[in-house]
Amino acid sequence: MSFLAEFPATGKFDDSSQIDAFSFNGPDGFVAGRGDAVAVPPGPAASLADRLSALALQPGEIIGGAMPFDKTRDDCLWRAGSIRSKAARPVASQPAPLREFSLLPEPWAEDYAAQVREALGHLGAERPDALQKIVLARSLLIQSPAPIAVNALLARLGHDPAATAFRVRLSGDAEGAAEGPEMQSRHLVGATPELLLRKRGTRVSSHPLAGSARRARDAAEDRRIAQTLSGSEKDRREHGYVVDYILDTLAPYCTDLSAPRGIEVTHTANMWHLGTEIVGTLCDSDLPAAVLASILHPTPAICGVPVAAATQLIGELEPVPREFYAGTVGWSDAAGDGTWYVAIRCADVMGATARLFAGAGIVLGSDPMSEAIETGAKFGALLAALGIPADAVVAGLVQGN
Ligand SMILES: C=C(O[C@H]1C=CC=C(C(=O)O)[C@@H]1O)C(=O)O
Repeated sequence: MSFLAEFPATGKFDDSSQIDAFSFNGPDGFVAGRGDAVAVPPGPAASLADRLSALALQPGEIIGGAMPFDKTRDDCLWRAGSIRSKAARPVASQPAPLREFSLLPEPWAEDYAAQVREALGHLGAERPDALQKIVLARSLLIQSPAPIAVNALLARLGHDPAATAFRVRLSGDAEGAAEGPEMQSRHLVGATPELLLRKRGTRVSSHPLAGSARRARDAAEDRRIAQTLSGSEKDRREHGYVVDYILDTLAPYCTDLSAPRGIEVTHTANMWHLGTEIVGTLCDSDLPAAVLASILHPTPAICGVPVAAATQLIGELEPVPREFYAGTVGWSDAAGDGTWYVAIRCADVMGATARLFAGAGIVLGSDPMSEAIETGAKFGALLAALGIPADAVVAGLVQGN
């Protein structure tokens, strides 16, 4: 596939020489690590608590970055002076020249649907350890003729008020990025709508999403889609696995924990989702938000139930390793407060290449081709931010496009 797409070339928005190690901009305000960040010694989730306490963060310092989907692998965290504001930063919109991109789905929709069919064959067996839910992902490899300007991409992703636009430097440094395209850093960039864990003092919250439908341009049709999603037994079941998992996992750390409003319908610019706000009070306010997030990860919003069986089948069926997609991204300060998000609706960007990821929860009753369309629609936010039509991947799969 090849598209003519808008993208800024150089100048005001191609500010790769001033790249912070990480930044988050959305409903929770703006948080970034200053440019002179230093890497936290990498390691798996199991060693995170020890590595963080060895850092002895000072007031005004934060750690931030990304933990991978596979929590036995090394994370990518930075220690930095913090830049914070309670309100989200306004984002500029930029006119842009046209550029040509090539798009390669990994795998194509039909092959993804075949993988969903195979996963369905593993679901619902009567054994107690049998798979109940699995989230299967695919990716989309985008090649641009020119290096992708990360900050411009981030600014465009910041236009969805329901999502947190984020950027985490995965390798390289600001000096390297300034030297030229071949030296450009690797970044995870996205606009996630899903809060994994927010901690302030003893207060903790989470806002899992699972159960989705693609939005329509026509307002009446859009409302009808939301109502159908809200009443869908399959989607409520798919969602329930996530809520139960989070309640069960956080309960030992909390004196009270509840989901006061139950399941609600929520949306991003492109998607409807089922969401549930979970709130609680921690027994021990000293537990850093990053450690709590690593305990909670991976939830069935991106992995499955039970975790071990789902992780194994994901490894067998998905052709491209997830690495930091479907991990967690966020920050924690010296007091242990912080906010961590589920790393979805994101792309791994390096030089002129971006790999976008999208997954869908599969439970008994899931329809393979609908899940392929859903993953195609979930690429929409990143595609639009790159200047490619948001429905570029679903067009042709859906009647009427
Ligand atoms: C795994 C993704 O979405 C999760 C979050 C919301 C809804 C989901 C779903 O309906 O399948 C997924 O659980 C993704 O966007 O890559």
